[in-house]
Amino acid sequence: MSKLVGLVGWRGMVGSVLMDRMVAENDFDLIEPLFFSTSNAGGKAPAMAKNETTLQDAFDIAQLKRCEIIITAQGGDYTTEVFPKLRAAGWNGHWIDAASTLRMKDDAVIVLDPVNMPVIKNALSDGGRNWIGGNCTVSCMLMGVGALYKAGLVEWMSTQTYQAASGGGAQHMRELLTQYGTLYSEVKALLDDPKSAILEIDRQVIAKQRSLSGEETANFGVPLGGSLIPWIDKDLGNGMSKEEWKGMAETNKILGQGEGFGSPAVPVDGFCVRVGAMRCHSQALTFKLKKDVPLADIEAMIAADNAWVKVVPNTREATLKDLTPVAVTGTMTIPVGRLRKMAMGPEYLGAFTIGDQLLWGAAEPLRRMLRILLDA
Ligand SMILES: NC(=O)C1=CN([C@@H]2O[C@H](COP(=O)(O)OP(=O)(O)OC[C@H]3O[C@@H](n4cnc5c(N)ncnc54)[C@H](OP(=O)(O)O)[C@@H]3O)[C@@H](O)[C@H]2O)C=CC1
Ligand SMILES: N[C@@H](CC(=O)OP(=O)(O)O)C(=O)O
Repeated sequence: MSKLVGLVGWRGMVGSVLMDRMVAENDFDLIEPLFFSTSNAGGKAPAMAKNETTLQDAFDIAQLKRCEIIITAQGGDYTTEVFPKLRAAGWNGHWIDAASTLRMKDDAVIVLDPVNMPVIKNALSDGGRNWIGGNCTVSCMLMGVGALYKAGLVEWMSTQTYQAASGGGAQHMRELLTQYGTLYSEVKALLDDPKSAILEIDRQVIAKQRSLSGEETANFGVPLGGSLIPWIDKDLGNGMSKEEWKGMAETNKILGQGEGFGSPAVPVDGFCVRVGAMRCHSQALTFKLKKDVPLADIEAMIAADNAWVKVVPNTREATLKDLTPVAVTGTMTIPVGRLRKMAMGPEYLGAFTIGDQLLWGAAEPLRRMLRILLDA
């Protein structure tokens, strides 16, 4: 008989992408889904439902306890409230979660199986039950350049990110587009006149950006359209944003190294920046390698690492064609380009990579973990 799998957060942005991927990969053929809701218990479950066609209350511990596996993309507040109660009630099932709440707990594995299948398998054989999706920037980065870590080549890495509005959630994407629309409307008449002065257009745009209403910047706090925000997530009080902290903490935990694993952590640090892209996170990476490896060998190593990574030749033409958020959005491809040795010396490698933060950055590692559990 198919395992009963609870699905929480399935109609949110991450959850919807997850459902699409599960349908595309025929995951529902292998499970008996039980759909939950925090807002519409008793309502009709979506079309993928089989025998259980009524939405269950996502806070009902007795209903949740029926599931052998629960996948949630409902968010951190939900996890904080429900997960401890469920475990306290004696539930021993597998919890697969998109939220960051449990990621750094000792009994949780950050799942990204094309990169850390051995870590997942070890935890499974040790009785692991908590499987958490990684930070989107970290997951997309490791899908691209994980080969260099697996080969033990990385002495340190510095990241400069260009993160999309979707990382903040659906309302942030709407806000970005609204801002672009407002700015365009402001200067449309001047834009339509080819003889108008660009500096006058610029003056009117900046005046509008600086006077956007609180409603128009409610989610980001300041304008993002035509600007950028070099701070993502909480202020840790030591000059670092929480998003920047995750870079080193999660990269090492995914790889099963550093604190708690009895091996040194690879230093990872840099700046995380929100830009006006919709749903792809991009990042420029600088590596200090432990030795001078020929560029062709590095390219071959990266290209052979997994089925989704794609090395983009370091030319202007290939970069414009394949290495932009517009090219990558909605695809599973993780392009890695701009690969070149840097002026600092032959051990210094530069790279640029992009990933759809709702696919590899959020939904895909979860459904793949479900498959691993179903196959176990
Ligand atoms: N956004 C991202 O990029 C990433 C998010 N995550 C994690 O995933 C969690 C969920 O994120 P995200 O999917 O963006 O959150 P959403 O706000 O899109 O969805 C979360 C929940 O909100 C409820 N909801 C209320 N109104 C609506 C509506 N109009 N449309 C859809 N759902 C609605 C739904 O719960 P219900 O059906 O019960 O009412 C839904 O499951 C995050 O909190 C985070 O922990 C992880 C990685 C990346
Ligand atoms: N913080 C990410 C999105 C996200 O949800 O990250 P996390 O899962 O680590 O909280 C961003 O804003 O782009």
